Amino acid sequence: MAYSLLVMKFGGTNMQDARAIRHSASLAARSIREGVRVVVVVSAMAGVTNQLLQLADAAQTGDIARANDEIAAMRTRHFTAAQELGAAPDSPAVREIREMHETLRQAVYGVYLLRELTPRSRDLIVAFGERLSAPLMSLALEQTGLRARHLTGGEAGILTDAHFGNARPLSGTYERIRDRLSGLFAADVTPVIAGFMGETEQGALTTLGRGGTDFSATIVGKALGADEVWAWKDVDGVMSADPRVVKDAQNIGVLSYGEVMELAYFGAKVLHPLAVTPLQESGIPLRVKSAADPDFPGTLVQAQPHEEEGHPVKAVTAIRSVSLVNVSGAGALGVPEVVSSVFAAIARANITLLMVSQSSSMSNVSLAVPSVDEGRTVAALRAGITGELNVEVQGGVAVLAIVGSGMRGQKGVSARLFTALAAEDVNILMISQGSSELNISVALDGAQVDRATEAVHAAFGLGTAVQAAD
Ligand SMILES: Nc1ncnc2c1ncn2[C@@H]1O[C@H](COP(=O)(O)OP(=O)(O)O)[C@@H](O)[C@H]1O
Ligand SMILES: N[C@@H](CC(=O)OP(=O)(O)O)C(=O)O
Repeated sequence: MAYSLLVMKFGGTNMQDARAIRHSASLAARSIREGVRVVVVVSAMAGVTNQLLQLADAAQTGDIARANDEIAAMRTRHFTAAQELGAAPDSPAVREIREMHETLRQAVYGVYLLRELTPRSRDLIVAFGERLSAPLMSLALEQTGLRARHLTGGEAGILTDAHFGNARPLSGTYERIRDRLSGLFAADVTPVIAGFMGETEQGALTTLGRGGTDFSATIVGKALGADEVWAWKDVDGVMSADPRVVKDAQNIGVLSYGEVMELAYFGAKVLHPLAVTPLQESGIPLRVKSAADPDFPGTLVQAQPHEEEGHPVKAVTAIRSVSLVNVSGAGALGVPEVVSSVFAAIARANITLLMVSQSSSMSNVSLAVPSVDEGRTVAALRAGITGELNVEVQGGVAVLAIVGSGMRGQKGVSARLFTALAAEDVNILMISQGSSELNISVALDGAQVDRATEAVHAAFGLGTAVQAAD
């Protein structure tokens, strides 16, 4: 297909050092030279986002020496990359990188003085990863002879609500992005957008949640009516399981938006769970592509599911570090107001519910929540529920899910799942099947999750399922 406009997203691994950045730039340059307009969206260098989160925590607890050491190490890493990409020590790019590290240092010092790390200051600090890698990508593109200009998410027009740490785009963002980028295209300049972030109407920096650069790219893709959004990764595409867990995991040629969202929601780190949502209305496809093998078609994510006979299940995935919170009390939960107070308490505390099940006797509701939210869940329930209820917690759990639209109406899928788990002696703690029939999920002991994933992958023959994308 001849493309006229592509949005290309490069992840942390594709930005991890000068060599990787140069290669990523060459992938964008290849399309630009073929006459395609390309918008580049970049993540932080691999590991930098975690480092920023850790150094912000260190400052909050009073360990400013450790925070400053980390900033110094990070500065060396960015300077080295800039130098290897041909920037002179007194060049504007190096000056800009130096100034950004200085602003970062001041923001972190503020956290240390106040011993307070609000979601808003955490966002400001953590977004420096992407803000620092964008000038490196501009340098690499310029080295190939192209003109490039880097922008923060806010400068590129990404406007969000004020939900710091998990912000969502506002409807006005799309027109704003078009306005902000049109001048660059007219001047033949390739925009390089720092992913993962936006800004509120008041100009405060927000982030879109971990893995949010995929989301930035699709927001820009929708705004510009791109032909496709390409997410370049260190894997062949979306695989039938996490390749770090299942050695014979296979690339999936085609997935629907719904399937990929389900996979991402249930722990497949390969894409942000909301990444495809901006594309759904306009039907713009997303392609997950391998930077190591650019001619391989990767995974095409589109509106329509691609159903192959014999392969009702396309992938198996897992969320680790889950806790089960069991709310019980004879009779009490049969009363609708009590059940509603349980969910209202969870909603008020803004806790993600991974699974829910209610016993048919109505004396028990089990909730699966991320373990990091375990304490908050119990506190929210104790403060918010009416009636005499017991709240018990079981940590160290994982949720395993099988995903595929082909499951719809296919008999025997759950039987096969449960047989595979029983054969591995895995005890199932909770079961749920969405009415959309895109997934079946089970909670199990976290220590057994890798073994269970491999067994389920083998039971559905996923190690041999190969489909080619168009
Ligand atoms: N089903 C899956 N398919 C592909 N990769 C997966 C899957 N599940 C988990 N992963 C992991 O996701 C990683 C890619 O995601 P991530 O590192 O966030 O990408 P990037 O930083 O390049 O955007 C892979 O290295 C892989 O280990
Ligand atoms: N750097 C951010 C955003 C992101 O999308 O990164 P990556 O593309 O490397 O997953 C994070 O680690 O969450």
